Order: sequence, then C-alpha cells, then structure tokens
Amino acid sequence: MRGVEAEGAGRRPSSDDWRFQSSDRTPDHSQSSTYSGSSAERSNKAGERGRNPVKIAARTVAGLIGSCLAPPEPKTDYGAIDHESKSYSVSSDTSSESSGGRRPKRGIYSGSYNSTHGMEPGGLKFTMGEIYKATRNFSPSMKLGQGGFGTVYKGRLEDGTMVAIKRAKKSVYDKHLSVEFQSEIQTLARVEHLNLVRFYGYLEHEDEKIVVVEYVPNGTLREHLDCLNGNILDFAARLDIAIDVAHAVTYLHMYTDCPIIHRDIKSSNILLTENLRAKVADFGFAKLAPDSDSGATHISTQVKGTAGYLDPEYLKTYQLTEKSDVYSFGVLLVELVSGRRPIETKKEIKERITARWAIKKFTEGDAILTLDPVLTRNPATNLALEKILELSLQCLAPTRQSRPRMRRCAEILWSIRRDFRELSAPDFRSLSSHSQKGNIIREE
Ligand SMILES: Nc1ncnc2c1ncn2[C@@H]1O[C@H](COP(=O)(O)OP(=O)(O)OP(=O)(O)O)[C@@H](O)[C@H]1O
Repeated sequence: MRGVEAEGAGRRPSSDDWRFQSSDRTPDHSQSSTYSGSSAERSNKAGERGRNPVKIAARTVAGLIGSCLAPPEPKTDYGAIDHESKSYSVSSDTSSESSGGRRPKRGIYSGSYNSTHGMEPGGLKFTMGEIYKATRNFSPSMKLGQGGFGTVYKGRLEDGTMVAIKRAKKSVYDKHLSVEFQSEIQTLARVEHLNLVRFYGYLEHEDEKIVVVEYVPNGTLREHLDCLNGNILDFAARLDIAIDVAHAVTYLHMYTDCPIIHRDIKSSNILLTENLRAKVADFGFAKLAPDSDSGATHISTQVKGTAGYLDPEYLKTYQLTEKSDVYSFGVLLVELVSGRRPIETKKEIKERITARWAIKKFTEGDAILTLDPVLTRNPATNLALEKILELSLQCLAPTRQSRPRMRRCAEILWSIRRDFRELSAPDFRSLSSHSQKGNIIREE
C-alpha cells in the first residue's frame, strides 16, 4: 500500500508512490476508490493494481461499535495481532444484536426521528409497503446513485416528506455487512446537526436492509466542483461549505454522547442544499472513538476510507483517531480551492496527488497557481487561498499530534472568512461603481 501511504504532505514522492493510483485504474463516479481491507488483503491486491481495482474490496466488517453505545455491542475479540500478515484477528458475534423489537410483519426498527415525537425508539416506523410506495417499487427513475453500501433512491413518504432511501446490495448480505449496517444505524440515530444528513429510520425485513435519511436536493460537492449543473461554485460558497463541514465534524468529534470519527470525509459525501449549505452524509464507516481522556486510540481491524483522503498514519498503525478525519479534511480543503480531485490520474506525475502538488506550490510561494481556473483571482481570494492552504498543510501533517483539532480548523476558517468578506467588500463596491460607470458610458 505504499501508494496510499505516500499521500502525506511534506514527503517527497518516490516512484513507488504512484503505483496505487496507476493511471490504468478506471475511476468510479467519485473518481476515487473506496478502500477497505487489512494490510494482508491489501498486499494481495498489489498484483491486481493494473486490473482496474476501482472498488478495492467489498465492504466488510469494520464496525466495532464503541462501548458507550446503549444498544448491545458486538462481542468482539480484539485478540491476537498477526504480525506476519499485519492483520488483526477479530471475531465478531452479532447474533445477539438487534436494534429494536422484532415485528415480523413490519421488520426491525431502530430508534429514529419522528417529526412529531422527536427522537424515540421506533419513532418513525417503516413497512416494506411504505418503502415500495415511496420509491415506486424502487423505480429506476427514482434512483439517486450507487455507493459501496448499495443503491440510493429518492422517495416521498405519505406525509409528503422527501427522503433518500439506501437499499443494501443483496450480494453483500453477510454477517460482516450486518455489523457495518448496524454501525451506520446506531451512529446515524445519535446525530443531530444542521450540517449532518438527518436519520429518519431503518428497516430490516427478510433480506432487505434499508436506511431512510433526509433527502438533500442539490447533489454532491464533487458534482458542483465539476460544474455538472452548469454553475460555478464561487469562492465564498466554497468557504462556507468548508466551515459547514468543519462544524459537522467538530460536532461528531466533540458534542455527541460518544466521539464519532466519520472516517470517510470526501467531496462525494458532502451533499448540498438549494442554498448551498453543506450536509455531511454517509456514516457507513463511522466509528465511535475511544474516550479521549484515556489517551487510547482505536485499533481498527481493517483500514477503511477512500484513496486520496486516507490518513497515512492510520494506514501504517491502524490506529484511528479524530485526527484521521482532520487529515481527510485537509485533502478536502485543497479540493475545494483547486477544484481538482485528490488523485488526478491523468495529470503528470508531479501533479497527480493534488494535496502534495498544492502544498509544494504554496511552500514555493506560488499558491495562486493552485486556484481553480474557473474562479476569479482578486486580493481577497488570493489571501484566503493562501490561508486555506496553510491550514491544509497543518491538517496534512504526517503525524496526528501535529494536526489541529477540527474545532481549531473551524475557528481558523471563521477568521479566514471574516478577512475574505472584509477584503471583498471594497471589491464589490468598486465592481458596482465600474458597472455604474459602464452604464453611464452606455447611456452617453
Ligand atoms: N441523503 C441523500 N440525499 C440525496 N442524494 C443522496 C443522499 N445520499 C446519497 N445520495 C446520492 O446517492 C449517491 C450514492 O450515495 P452513497 O452514500 O451510497 O455512496 P457514495 O458516498 O457516493 O459512495 P461510497 O459508498 O463509495 O462512499 C450519492 O453520490 C448521491 O448522489
């Protein structure tokens, strides 16, 4: 996995660094590969690199649900570490797990949000009939997209509420997925923040596993950076989005019952509202962090995340902390200002890892060259760009101790936005006076 490990900033590339992102890989819709697997699995995959390993491995168990979760956790034996294969020997017994009372006809329901009754177990219950009706029998016309977990459909509930319905792939119905599925449910049920996709409910019935979440209507951040809707996402909007994401992740790290590490912060997991407010989605990989006071770190059984966003220290040590999200956030910041994907397979080698390329330009005093060419250069943007790259440099520090906490990232971004707005104001004034002059000239 040297290719993935090599993504840390501040490290000179070697020829090996690029192997994982070899240009003969066919990117998926998000142009990045979801990564999952022990190092043993990964080393087995080394020979597959030339064979288009877009989804490197099927998503398997990762969800060792933290001890402070109220529902029963899987019995997990962290057991022996096999130093030969560097994979952890884990046994998970989820047979005792369920997330609510069994109702054979209506399925198994998790705690969920009910707009009338608030958060309560089984608040908003779904039947397969309701799901079929909401999605018009999973009509292809209602399909929003496809992810590692399965297919996502748009749906309209009886009361008119628009929802996104995530239907697990049948091919991955196994015990492992079940643990991951439970992880997603348990996590989603506990979070409530303006910048996080709202959880509405969950249904497990026969071989169907379905999550119902808030529908966010304006596509993903990645789609906006690609101008897929024909509009350019301006710099001010990008700054607001960065702050929204920082708020959401700060909330997950600091203000939930148990700290939650998202583990898959990336532009295709950031959904936008009509007002271009960001909502962070996809808690399929989320994991509850250890008690921060204990100083312990979470020992993962499998490395998960998306190539290009993965914390190299997590890859090396399997120790998952909030700082892995900070690393991914650093990659996201570079993506936001440059518009480039974290891995640009078609670029020449020195530009292929976007974060490294951008940080190099920044340290050489050429930050301006990293600005997304669709954006307008002006003093406010140029200054904000430099400061954002400076922050991403900190987030991308090779060791987690050197990275700021997410809350600190939010504070820095607030001050960048304040300066940006102050500097932009005269620009706006002069722009409007220019246009007025133009009008006067035309009138003359
Ligand atoms: N809550 C939602 N509201 C609107 N659209 C959504 C919602 N959730 C997902 N989508 C759409 O469905 C697509 C697939 O989402 P999903 O979360 O399953 O996978 P992903 O994040 O794109 O990929 P991966 O599973 O590899 O992380 C998204 O790209 C998005 O277009």
